[in-house]
Amino acid sequence: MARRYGSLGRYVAVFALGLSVSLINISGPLLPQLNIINPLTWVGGTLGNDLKELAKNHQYRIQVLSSDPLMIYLDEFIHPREAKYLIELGEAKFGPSKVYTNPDEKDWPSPSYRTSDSSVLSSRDPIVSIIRDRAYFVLGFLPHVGVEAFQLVRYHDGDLFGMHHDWFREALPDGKTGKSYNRLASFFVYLQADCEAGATYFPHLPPPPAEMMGDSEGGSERYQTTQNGTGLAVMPRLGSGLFWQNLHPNGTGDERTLHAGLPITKGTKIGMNIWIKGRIEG
Ligand SMILES: O=C(O)CCC(=O)C(=O)O
Ligand SMILES: [Fe+2]
Repeated sequence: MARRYGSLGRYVAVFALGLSVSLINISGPLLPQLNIINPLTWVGGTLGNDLKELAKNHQYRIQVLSSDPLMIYLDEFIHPREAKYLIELGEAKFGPSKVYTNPDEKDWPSPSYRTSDSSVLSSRDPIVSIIRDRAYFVLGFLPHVGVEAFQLVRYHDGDLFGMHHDWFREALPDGKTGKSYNRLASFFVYLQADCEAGATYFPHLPPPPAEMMGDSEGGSERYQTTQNGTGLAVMPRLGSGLFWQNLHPNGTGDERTLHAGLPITKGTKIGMNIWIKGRIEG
Protein backbone atom coordinates (compact mmCIF):
# COMPACT_ATOMS: atom_id res chain seq x y z
CA MET A 1 0.00 0.00 0.00
CA ALA A 2 2.69 2.34 1.08
CA ARG A 3 4.51 1.88 -2.21
CA ARG A 4 1.28 2.43 -4.20
CA TYR A 5 0.65 5.72 -2.40
CA GLY A 6 4.30 6.53 -2.88
CA SER A 7 4.09 6.15 -6.62
CA LEU A 8 0.78 8.04 -6.68
CA GLY A 9 2.54 10.82 -4.77
CA ARG A 10 5.25 10.84 -7.41
CA TYR A 11 2.61 11.07 -10.16
CA VAL A 12 0.96 13.97 -8.35
CA ALA A 13 4.32 15.69 -7.88
CA VAL A 14 5.26 15.23 -11.55
CA PHE A 15 1.78 16.43 -12.65
CA ALA A 16 2.02 19.47 -10.37
CA LEU A 17 5.50 20.25 -11.67
CA GLY A 18 4.26 19.96 -15.26
CA LEU A 19 1.33 22.24 -14.49
CA SER A 20 3.51 24.87 -12.89
CA VAL A 21 5.99 24.70 -15.81
CA SER A 22 3.12 25.18 -18.25
CA LEU A 23 1.76 28.05 -16.12
CA ILE A 24 5.17 29.68 -16.26
CA ASN A 25 5.15 29.19 -20.02
CA ILE A 26 1.73 30.75 -20.58
CA SER A 27 2.02 33.50 -17.99
CA GLY A 28 4.50 35.41 -20.16
CA PRO A 29 2.24 36.24 -23.13
CA LEU A 30 -0.91 36.47 -20.98
CA LEU A 31 0.55 38.85 -18.43
CA PRO A 32 -0.58 42.16 -20.00
CA GLN A 33 -4.21 41.00 -19.94
CA LEU A 34 -4.23 39.94 -16.28
CA ASN A 35 -5.07 43.10 -14.37
CA ILE A 36 -4.46 41.66 -10.92
CA ILE A 37 -0.90 40.58 -11.45
CA ASN A 38 0.28 43.05 -14.08
CA PRO A 39 2.56 45.38 -12.09
CA LEU A 40 1.94 48.29 -14.49
CA THR A 41 -1.81 48.09 -14.02
CA TRP A 42 -1.30 47.88 -10.31
CA VAL A 43 0.79 51.06 -10.30
CA GLY A 44 -1.93 52.73 -12.42
CA GLY A 45 -4.55 51.69 -9.88
CA THR A 46 -2.51 53.14 -7.06
CA LEU A 47 -2.16 56.45 -8.90
CA GLY A 48 -5.95 56.46 -9.47
CA ASN A 49 -6.62 56.11 -5.74
CA ASP A 50 -4.08 58.77 -5.02
CA LEU A 51 -5.88 61.19 -7.38
CA LYS A 52 -9.21 60.31 -5.77
CA GLU A 53 -7.79 61.17 -2.34
CA LEU A 54 -6.36 64.41 -3.70
CA ALA A 55 -9.72 65.27 -5.30
CA LYS A 56 -11.69 64.52 -2.13
CA ASN A 57 -9.43 66.78 -0.06
CA HIS A 58 -9.07 69.58 -2.60
CA GLN A 59 -9.45 73.11 -1.20
CA TYR A 60 -10.39 76.24 -3.14
CA ARG A 61 -11.37 79.81 -2.40
CA ILE A 62 -14.29 81.87 -3.60
CA GLN A 63 -14.76 85.59 -4.19
CA VAL A 64 -18.07 87.33 -4.93
CA LEU A 65 -17.80 89.49 -8.06
CA SER A 66 -21.47 90.50 -8.22
CA SER A 67 -24.52 89.78 -6.08
CA ASP A 68 -27.12 90.61 -8.76
CA PRO A 69 -26.73 88.66 -10.94
CA LEU A 70 -24.86 86.31 -8.64
CA MET A 71 -21.32 85.87 -9.99
CA ILE A 72 -18.59 84.16 -7.99
CA TYR A 73 -14.92 83.74 -8.80
CA LEU A 74 -13.72 80.19 -8.07
CA ASP A 75 -10.06 80.38 -7.22
CA GLU A 76 -8.20 77.12 -7.94
CA PHE A 77 -11.48 75.19 -7.94
CA ILE A 78 -9.80 72.36 -9.88
CA HIS A 79 -6.34 70.99 -9.02
CA PRO A 80 -3.88 70.91 -11.98
CA ARG A 81 -3.74 67.10 -11.73
CA GLU A 82 -7.53 66.89 -11.89
CA ALA A 83 -7.47 69.24 -14.91
CA LYS A 84 -4.96 67.01 -16.71
CA TYR A 85 -7.05 63.94 -15.90
CA LEU A 86 -10.30 65.54 -17.17
CA ILE A 87 -8.65 66.65 -20.42
CA GLU A 88 -7.32 63.12 -20.99
CA LEU A 89 -10.78 61.74 -20.25
CA GLY A 90 -12.36 63.90 -22.96
CA GLU A 91 -9.45 63.95 -25.42
CA ALA A 92 -10.69 61.26 -27.82
CA LYS A 93 -14.24 62.65 -28.06
CA PHE A 94 -13.69 66.25 -29.19
CA GLY A 95 -15.82 67.35 -32.14
CA PRO A 96 -17.00 70.74 -33.47
CA SER A 97 -18.99 72.62 -30.79
CA LYS A 98 -22.74 72.92 -31.40
CA VAL A 99 -24.82 76.06 -31.17
CA TYR A 100 -28.42 76.18 -30.02
CA THR A 101 -30.47 78.59 -32.08
CA ASN A 102 -32.66 80.98 -30.16
CA PRO A 103 -35.64 82.32 -32.12
CA ASP A 104 -34.78 85.97 -31.46
CA GLU A 105 -31.13 85.81 -32.53
CA LYS A 106 -31.83 85.92 -36.25
CA ASP A 107 -28.39 85.48 -37.76
CA TRP A 108 -27.37 82.43 -35.70
CA PRO A 109 -25.50 80.28 -36.26
CA SER A 110 -22.80 81.55 -38.58
CA PRO A 111 -19.70 79.35 -38.85
CA SER A 112 -17.50 82.03 -37.31
CA TYR A 113 -19.79 82.45 -34.28
CA ARG A 114 -18.43 79.41 -32.44
CA THR A 115 -15.24 77.84 -33.71
CA SER A 116 -14.27 75.66 -30.73
CA ASP A 117 -14.41 71.88 -30.23
CA SER A 118 -16.44 70.24 -27.48
CA SER A 119 -16.35 66.92 -25.67
CA VAL A 120 -18.84 65.43 -23.20
CA LEU A 121 -17.37 63.63 -20.16
CA SER A 122 -18.75 60.40 -18.73
CA SER A 123 -20.89 61.13 -15.65
CA ARG A 124 -19.88 57.77 -14.20
CA ASP A 125 -16.19 58.63 -13.94
CA PRO A 126 -15.10 58.67 -10.26
CA ILE A 127 -13.17 61.97 -10.50
CA VAL A 128 -16.08 63.61 -12.36
CA SER A 129 -18.34 62.40 -9.57
CA ILE A 130 -16.12 63.95 -6.84
CA ILE A 131 -16.07 67.27 -8.72
CA ARG A 132 -19.85 67.10 -9.18
CA ASP A 133 -20.20 66.83 -5.39
CA ARG A 134 -17.87 69.84 -5.06
CA ALA A 135 -20.15 71.82 -7.38
CA TYR A 136 -23.25 70.71 -5.45
CA PHE A 137 -21.65 71.99 -2.27
CA VAL A 138 -21.28 75.45 -3.83
CA LEU A 139 -24.98 75.36 -4.82
CA GLY A 140 -25.89 75.00 -1.15
CA PHE A 141 -29.51 76.02 -0.61
CA LEU A 142 -30.32 76.81 -4.27
CA PRO A 143 -33.07 74.37 -5.29
CA HIS A 144 -31.95 72.33 -8.30
CA VAL A 145 -32.88 69.06 -9.99
CA GLY A 146 -29.57 67.76 -11.29
CA VAL A 147 -26.63 68.50 -13.50
CA GLU A 148 -25.90 68.00 -17.19
CA ALA A 149 -22.93 65.86 -18.24
CA PHE A 150 -19.75 67.96 -17.95
CA GLN A 151 -18.70 69.53 -21.25
CA LEU A 152 -15.18 70.46 -22.26
CA VAL A 153 -14.66 73.23 -24.79
CA ARG A 154 -11.30 73.64 -26.53
CA TYR A 155 -10.01 76.69 -28.40
CA HIS A 156 -6.90 76.98 -30.54
CA ASP A 157 -5.36 80.09 -32.03
CA GLY A 158 -8.11 82.48 -33.21
CA ASP A 159 -11.05 80.39 -31.89
CA LEU A 160 -13.95 82.05 -30.09
CA PHE A 161 -17.52 81.67 -28.85
CA GLY A 162 -19.71 84.70 -29.64
CA MET A 163 -22.19 86.42 -27.31
CA HIS A 164 -24.78 84.03 -25.85
CA HIS A 165 -26.70 83.05 -22.75
CA ASP A 166 -26.28 79.59 -21.27
CA TRP A 167 -30.03 79.40 -20.53
CA PHE A 168 -32.58 78.43 -23.15
CA ARG A 169 -35.44 80.64 -24.43
CA GLU A 170 -37.64 77.55 -24.25
CA ALA A 171 -37.18 75.15 -21.34
CA LEU A 172 -35.98 71.66 -22.35
CA PRO A 173 -37.49 68.28 -21.42
CA ASP A 174 -35.23 66.44 -18.99
CA GLY A 175 -34.01 63.15 -20.50
CA LYS A 176 -34.76 61.18 -17.30
CA THR A 177 -37.96 62.72 -15.95
CA GLY A 178 -39.44 64.34 -19.09
CA LYS A 179 -40.20 67.44 -16.97
CA SER A 180 -39.06 70.84 -18.19
CA TYR A 181 -35.80 72.31 -17.00
CA ASN A 182 -33.57 75.24 -17.76
CA ARG A 183 -29.95 75.97 -16.85
CA LEU A 184 -30.28 77.51 -13.44
CA ALA A 185 -26.57 78.12 -13.00
CA SER A 186 -23.25 77.66 -14.79
CA PHE A 187 -19.78 76.74 -13.67
CA PHE A 188 -17.08 77.55 -16.21
CA VAL A 189 -13.58 76.50 -15.17
CA TYR A 190 -10.32 76.71 -17.15
CA LEU A 191 -8.57 73.34 -17.39
CA GLN A 192 -5.84 74.60 -19.68
CA ALA A 193 -4.82 78.23 -20.04
CA ASP A 194 -1.66 78.16 -22.17
CA CYS A 195 -3.00 81.01 -24.24
CA GLU A 196 -2.95 84.71 -24.88
CA ALA A 197 -6.23 86.68 -24.53
CA GLY A 198 -9.40 84.51 -24.58
CA ALA A 199 -11.18 86.07 -21.60
CA THR A 200 -14.74 85.14 -20.73
CA TYR A 201 -16.47 88.48 -21.21
CA PHE A 202 -19.74 89.67 -19.63
CA PRO A 203 -20.69 93.08 -21.10
CA HIS A 204 -23.50 93.73 -18.57
CA LEU A 205 -21.56 92.91 -15.41
CA PRO A 206 -19.86 95.57 -13.31
CA PRO A 207 -16.14 95.99 -14.07
CA PRO A 208 -13.66 95.12 -11.32
CA PRO A 209 -13.10 98.06 -8.95
CA ALA A 210 -9.70 99.73 -9.45
CA GLU A 211 -8.47 98.74 -5.98
CA MET A 212 -8.98 95.04 -6.78
CA MET A 213 -6.87 95.26 -9.92
CA GLY A 214 -3.60 96.11 -8.23
CA ASP A 215 -4.09 94.02 -5.09
CA SER A 216 -1.49 91.68 -3.66
CA GLU A 217 -3.53 88.70 -4.93
CA GLY A 218 -2.80 89.71 -8.53
CA GLY A 219 -6.35 90.83 -9.31
CA SER A 220 -5.50 91.92 -12.84
CA GLU A 221 -4.36 88.39 -13.69
CA ARG A 222 -7.85 87.23 -12.75
CA TYR A 223 -10.16 89.91 -14.14
CA GLN A 224 -10.07 92.98 -16.33
CA THR A 225 -12.43 95.27 -18.18
CA THR A 226 -12.51 96.81 -21.65
CA GLN A 227 -10.66 99.99 -22.62
CA ASN A 228 -13.79 102.06 -22.07
CA GLY A 229 -14.42 100.34 -18.74
CA THR A 230 -17.59 98.40 -19.56
CA GLY A 231 -18.17 94.85 -18.47
CA LEU A 232 -16.21 92.14 -16.75
CA ALA A 233 -13.52 90.09 -18.50
CA VAL A 234 -12.33 87.03 -16.59
CA MET A 235 -8.90 85.81 -17.65
CA PRO A 236 -8.15 82.12 -18.26
CA ARG A 237 -6.15 80.76 -15.28
CA LEU A 238 -5.53 77.03 -14.83
CA GLY A 239 -8.02 75.49 -12.39
CA SER A 240 -9.91 78.73 -11.66
CA GLY A 241 -13.18 79.96 -13.12
CA LEU A 242 -16.66 81.24 -12.45
CA PHE A 243 -19.98 80.28 -10.99
CA TRP A 244 -23.05 82.34 -11.86
CA GLN A 245 -26.82 82.15 -11.72
CA ASN A 246 -28.61 82.24 -15.08
CA LEU A 247 -32.25 82.38 -14.04
CA HIS A 248 -34.28 84.86 -12.02
CA PRO A 249 -36.10 83.42 -8.99
CA ASN A 250 -39.29 83.19 -11.13
CA GLY A 251 -37.46 80.90 -13.58
CA THR A 252 -37.03 83.37 -16.46
CA GLY A 253 -33.58 83.88 -18.00
CA ASP A 254 -31.44 86.75 -16.78
CA GLU A 255 -30.41 88.80 -19.84
CA ARG A 256 -27.49 90.28 -17.92
CA THR A 257 -25.70 86.93 -17.99
CA LEU A 258 -24.92 87.45 -21.69
CA HIS A 259 -21.28 86.48 -22.29
CA ALA A 260 -18.69 85.43 -24.87
CA GLY A 261 -15.46 83.45 -25.03
CA LEU A 262 -13.25 86.10 -26.65
CA PRO A 263 -10.81 84.90 -29.33
CA ILE A 264 -7.53 83.51 -28.12
CA THR A 265 -4.59 84.94 -30.03
CA LYS A 266 -2.08 82.17 -29.31
CA GLY A 267 -1.92 78.69 -27.80
CA THR A 268 -4.71 76.55 -26.37
CA LYS A 269 -7.52 77.19 -23.91
CA ILE A 270 -9.69 74.38 -22.54
CA GLY A 271 -12.66 75.12 -20.31
CA MET A 272 -15.21 72.91 -18.59
CA ASN A 273 -18.91 73.70 -18.34
CA ILE A 274 -20.99 72.32 -15.48
CA TRP A 275 -24.61 73.29 -16.07
CA ILE A 276 -27.03 72.99 -13.19
CA LYS A 277 -30.61 72.09 -13.99
CA GLY A 278 -33.44 74.07 -12.43
CA ARG A 279 -37.05 72.84 -12.56
CA ILE A 280 -39.44 74.93 -14.60
CA GLU A 281 -43.09 74.57 -13.56
CA GLY A 282 -45.66 73.70 -16.20
O1 LIG B 1 -14.81 80.13 -23.48
C1 LIG B 1 -15.33 80.87 -22.67
O2 LIG B 1 -14.66 81.73 -22.08
C2 LIG B 1 -16.79 80.80 -22.39
C3 LIG B 1 -17.42 79.52 -22.88
C4 LIG B 1 -18.88 79.52 -22.69
O3 LIG B 1 -19.48 80.49 -22.37
C5 LIG B 1 -19.66 78.29 -22.89
O4 LIG B 1 -19.09 77.25 -23.26
O5 LIG B 1 -20.90 78.33 -22.70
FE1 LIG C 1 -21.52 80.17 -22.03
